[in-house]
Amino acid sequence: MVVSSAPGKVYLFGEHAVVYGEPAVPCAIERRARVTVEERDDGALRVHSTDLTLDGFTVEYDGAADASADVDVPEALVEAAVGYVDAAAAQARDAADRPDAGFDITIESELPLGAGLGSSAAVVVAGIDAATRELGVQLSAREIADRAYRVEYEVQDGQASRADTFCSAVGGAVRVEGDDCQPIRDVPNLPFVIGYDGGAGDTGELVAGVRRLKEEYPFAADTVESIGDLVRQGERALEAGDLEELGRLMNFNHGLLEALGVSSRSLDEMVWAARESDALGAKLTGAGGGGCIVVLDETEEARTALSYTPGCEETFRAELDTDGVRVEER
Ligand SMILES: Nc1ncnc2c1ncn2[C@@H]1O[C@H](COP(=O)(O)OP(=O)(O)O)[C@@H](O)[C@H]1O
Ligand SMILES: C[C@@](O)(CCOP(=O)(O)O)CC(=O)O
Ligand SMILES: [Mg+2]
Repeated sequence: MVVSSAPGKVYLFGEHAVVYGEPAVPCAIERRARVTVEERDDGALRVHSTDLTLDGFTVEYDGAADASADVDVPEALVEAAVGYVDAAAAQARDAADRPDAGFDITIESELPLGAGLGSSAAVVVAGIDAATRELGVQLSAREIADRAYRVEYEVQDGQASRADTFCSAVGGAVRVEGDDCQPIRDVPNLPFVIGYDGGAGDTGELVAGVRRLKEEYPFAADTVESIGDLVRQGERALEAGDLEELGRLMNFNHGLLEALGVSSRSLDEMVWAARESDALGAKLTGAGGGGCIVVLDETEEARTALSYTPGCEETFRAELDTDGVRVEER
């Protein structure tokens, strides 16, 4: 048996545009998915998730088509979850050259699903690490990131960047531009506050929406390029440790994402509550549509303001996690 964990992330800048080759800066946060993997003799895959928004579920099957849950969780949710886990198991079998290996997989996660904190990447990265180790193979963090990217690419219908999976695999703040993935060294202390509206967005659909907008309107394509320019400016602010400039650019980035149609009323309400509390900056994180915003605030003001914001269900501080994927037990 092997237990591995991997962190979630927030986007300081650059989600969505990163799918089209612009740079992005995601930062790993100290909230993790833990995946326990034990090899089975019969070649089957059994997935048990304790945190799937509702009551958790267990599913046992020999192929995705037979997937059925043993508890009352919406079929679509189970299918979505099994899609990532199934593809992660396939990557592990491929890496270990054990095409017939079966697994018992248990997922425990501190990351809300579909909320922009990269739960899918964390589950897939930790899952590939645990499953390959269980088969006696040890991959580097970069190899795990690469295989996890292939999973996201497949499950998200060919629309994914390397940002979430690379960040979750190596930890810390990273820079991703196309296939080029680099850790960012000497990051200043970033006082992140998260606001969560209790909802979720469909990553695949939101990415497809931006693609359509971009194809239809040249100025939407320009907006995507502007996000790239903003990210490059943001990298200079990060290097200089200029938190005020980072905050201003986060506000700008939120506006551009809003223009691309991926914000929502509750995300906007949380962003405005944070801004009015004099936070340095605030933006949605991840695919959008619902879920989380990330705020830069050294004081407790933004958290207080968010706790009084009707659309906000939960707020917490998130420390940068300098650790990526790691083994917890074996
Ligand atoms: N605890 C979990 N158990 C099983 N699957 C999970 C878990 N957490 C996340 N997932 C998978 O990740 C998907 C959410 O990923 P995504 O839409 O990319 O949003 P995000 O990565 O922002 O959380 C879920 O639909 C599910 O398939
Ligand atoms: C919208 C996007 O840029 C980030 C999605 O992040 P999340 O899965 O919502 O945490 C998609 C991607 O980079 O693959
Ligand atoms: Mg995701």
